[in-house]
Amino acid sequence: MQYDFDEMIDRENTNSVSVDGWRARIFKRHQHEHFPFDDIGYIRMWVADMDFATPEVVLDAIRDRLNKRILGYTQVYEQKYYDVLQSWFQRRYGVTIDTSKMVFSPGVVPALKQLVPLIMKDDESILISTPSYTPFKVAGDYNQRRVLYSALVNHNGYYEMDFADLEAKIADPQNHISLFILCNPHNPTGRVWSEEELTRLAQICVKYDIWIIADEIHCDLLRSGLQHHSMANIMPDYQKLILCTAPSKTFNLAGNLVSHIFIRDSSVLARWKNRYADMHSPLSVAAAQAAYEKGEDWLEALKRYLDDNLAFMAEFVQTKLPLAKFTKPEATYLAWVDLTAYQQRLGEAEGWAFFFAKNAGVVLEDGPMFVDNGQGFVRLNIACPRSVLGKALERMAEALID
Ligand SMILES: Cc1ncc(COP(=O)(O)O)c(C/N=C2\CONC2=O)c1O
Repeated sequence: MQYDFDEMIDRENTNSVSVDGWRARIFKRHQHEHFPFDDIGYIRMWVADMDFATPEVVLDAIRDRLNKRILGYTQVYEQKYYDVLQSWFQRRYGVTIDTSKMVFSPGVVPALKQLVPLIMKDDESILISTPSYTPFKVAGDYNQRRVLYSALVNHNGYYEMDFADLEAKIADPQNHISLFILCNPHNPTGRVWSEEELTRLAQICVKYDIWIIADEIHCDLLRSGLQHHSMANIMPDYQKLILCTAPSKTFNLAGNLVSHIFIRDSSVLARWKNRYADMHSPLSVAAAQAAYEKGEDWLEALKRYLDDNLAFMAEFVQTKLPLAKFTKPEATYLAWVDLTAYQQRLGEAEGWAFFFAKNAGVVLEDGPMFVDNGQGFVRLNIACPRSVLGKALERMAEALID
């Protein structure tokens, strides 16, 4: 089947965070200022949802559910939902999910905030790899837990965990680290961790008896030919493993607010169920099931389109932004680009995000927005029609080079 990822879809007047939320979220104290591109228009490459239509099979499932005309209180009773989920993860990743250990959350980010107090004492700390998706740090801040960082090592665009540093920090009794939040695949560097890397990390966590929350939300969005290794298979019997996944990144369903959290420890699972609501939108349940049941063909076509967008971007950077360093990510639709060599262009601008919004009309996120270890970088969401990507890159090059 053919899918049109080149289609331009108007997201104005849809209460879209991507369209209407960037001034307040990125440029807080500048949000009421006039920006030079206000009359021309911005190209949005910041928050991680896609400018592609949600798969038609998902939209059809929502329409079908609407046609049942009563949208009452909803929980997931039908075994078909669980069967579809089990089939997806078994077929694609060799993971046998235990749906008796599964709870729903409106998002992985709220789940992180809700899990921390269930598994950590007040004086214990969280360890994250940096650069990091900021909500990993927020999950600690929100719960008044210290958050410590272990910097990923950048080997010319290929990031690796520093296991000596990880172990030293976890082993240090002063740190009281009891939780490591793993991003697998990694946002923003795009790494797909190997079995060896994940096994080494698992050995350290087991050795010091700490919790791991494995956030695998990007697991379906790998470059063609690469394989996701789930922590569920690396640590098949570890009770202190919690796995987070969702259809939201994969099928452009971030607004659907359905995520699946797998909690092996029965006491934590019971406390989650006692504390947190388990009602859902009937439309969201229908959408999530249809995505995993009928969305695979669309996903494989999406992956090919994203592969080609990244190849296009790599070619552009090599020829028109020669001082930039860009390595195609192994996963996600997020391009992590080192612009350090253009630093002198920044002048008075307050970082690259401000510079490109003002001088290129491109809304992106920059390194300091990823907790630490990201200075000089920008992150571009390239899940958009190729014509839009090309226009954004042209504007950025013009702002940098002119
Ligand atoms: C690693 C990771 N976990 C969780 C989420 C969000 O999960 P949710 O709460 O939506 O279920 C994201 C989305 N990443 C985003 C969203 O916008 N910018 C990003 O980098 C993510 O990258």
